[in-house]
Amino acid sequence: MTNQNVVVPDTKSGINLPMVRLSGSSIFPATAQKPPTAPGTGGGGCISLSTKKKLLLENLEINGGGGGGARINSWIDSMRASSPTHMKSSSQSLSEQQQQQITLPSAMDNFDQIMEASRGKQIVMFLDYDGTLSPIVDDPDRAFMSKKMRTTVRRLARCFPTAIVSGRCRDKVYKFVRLAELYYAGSHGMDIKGPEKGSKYTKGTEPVICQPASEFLPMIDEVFKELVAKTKLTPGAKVENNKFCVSVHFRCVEEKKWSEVAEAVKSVLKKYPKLRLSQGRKVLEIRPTIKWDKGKALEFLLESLGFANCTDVFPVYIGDDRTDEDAFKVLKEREQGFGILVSKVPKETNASYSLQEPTQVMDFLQRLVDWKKLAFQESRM
Ligand SMILES: O=P(O)(O)OC[C@H]1O[C@H](O[C@H]2O[C@H](CO)[C@@H](O)[C@H](O)[C@H]2O)[C@H](O)[C@@H](O)[C@@H]1O
Repeated sequence: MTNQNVVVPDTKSGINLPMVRLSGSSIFPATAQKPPTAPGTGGGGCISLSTKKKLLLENLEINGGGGGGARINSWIDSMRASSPTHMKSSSQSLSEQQQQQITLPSAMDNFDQIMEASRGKQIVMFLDYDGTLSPIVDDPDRAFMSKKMRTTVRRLARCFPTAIVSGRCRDKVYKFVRLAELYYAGSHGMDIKGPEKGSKYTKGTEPVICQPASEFLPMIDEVFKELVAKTKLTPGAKVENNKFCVSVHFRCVEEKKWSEVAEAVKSVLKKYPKLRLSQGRKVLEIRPTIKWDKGKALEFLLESLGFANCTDVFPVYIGDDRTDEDAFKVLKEREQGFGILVSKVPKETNASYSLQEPTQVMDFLQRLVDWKKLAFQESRM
């Protein structure tokens, strides 16, 4: 098998780090995507990378089989790049990086325009969890969403079919959200389940279930244990079992010890060519090489809801992470609905609009609810 371990650097920092295509079969597409045109702006929401950055990213290729110090340094660079406090550690200055990016139009400021585009169509809502519904915190086990946010999401789900799509294990994200009426796609979409007792949007009584990576369960379990053992002497390192993937957090690890985390992950990946690496917000994530991601989960859910080949559906996906780009891209390709990126800084993205932070996401969701109620009242007049 050709090497399939891939670094998918996150862009939380505002630095545009794309997914990397490796030799042989590629799991994720490379970044050579056409810059999207942001609705109503006439301008792009996404711009291409500088050659310099591309070269840096090519160096991030990880083959799991050696590479020594130079490769680990690439890992560390990539880990630094996912930290806003280290934006200047890349080969470009912050201003240079920002000059290359275009700020997306605000979903709040363009609310009417979005609603106009959805006219006559069924809105379906897809929400990422961490960084979208809950603020980013040091301890992943304490990433609670506010009561107010829960109430808003509950109201939203009464108006539109709503799914939570998260990198977390589905059970865990359910414990945070605690709304039985939603669809949940955990493990970056590899573990999907519909509402227990069906919902007004589904016909059957049996919940929708999809676990395309089930054969990887024993392997992921093994990898989780190995990573716990390998990182136990690194203060602050935390390994999270997300069922079909594993997260190795370094948010609370001193920067000079990041190489220990990278080495641990690298040495484990080397043994498992059927697993690959992606990178999020101060987290290294190990997942199966199957061609399944949040974009596929979105398509699966649309199909489950009976909208597979419909033109009158309007999916809205809100997310903040590099892994959410797979879903944004699907929407762009389908030319249906919009992706909304949660970010305070400009980033390379396939989303069409942006919201700044989870509190603004909440305001946007509430506005959608109010809009729906008004539209309903007007239809009865
Ligand atoms: O797809 P998401 O719902 O956004 O999940 C992505 C990862 O989110 C969590 O980690 C991130 O949030 C933590 C809590 O705020 C933070 O401490 C961490 O640094 C972030 O990377 C979650 O713990 C991961 O398992 C998810 O994959």
